[in-house]
Amino acid sequence: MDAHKLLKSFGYAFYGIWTAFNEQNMRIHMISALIVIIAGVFTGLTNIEWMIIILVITLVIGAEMINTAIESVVNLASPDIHPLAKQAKDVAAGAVLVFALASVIIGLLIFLPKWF
Ligand SMILES: Nc1ncnc2c1ncn2[C@@H]1O[C@H](COP(=O)(O)OP(=O)(O)OP(=O)(O)O)[C@@H](O)[C@H]1O
Repeated sequence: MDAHKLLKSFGYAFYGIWTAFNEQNMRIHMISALIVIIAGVFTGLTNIEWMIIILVITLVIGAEMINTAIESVVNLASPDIHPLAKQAKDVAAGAVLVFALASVIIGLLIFLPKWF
């Protein structure tokens, strides 16, 4: 295995994370995640509950990153208005929404019984 190549690949991946985190939507996900983590610390969660919260947060962030990548490719391939470009962007954004809605439901299922 070429260690130098492997290191470079990690570098590109970390740069990808940095690039995605500069997107406005990603900032909203990060702030939401921070609020949930702080609420979790104060509420007191079990290990399993923390694992679910971490999984859900990373799924939403990962989905948002794939959405950003799709947006970039669509902008490159179709700078002009095209129904397929619209479909690709809307479906990718919809996928993030599906993950985000599921994460809200999971969060409520974990937190509400502890609060009330
Ligand atoms: N090339 C295109 N052809 C047709 N519709 C498009 C195209 N680009 C964008 N759209 C429509 O506009 C919506 C918003 O697009 P996009 O996410 O690129 O804009 P934005 O939110 O202003 O971008 P950004 O997230 O980079 O600020 C898309 O979901 C899609 O419905």
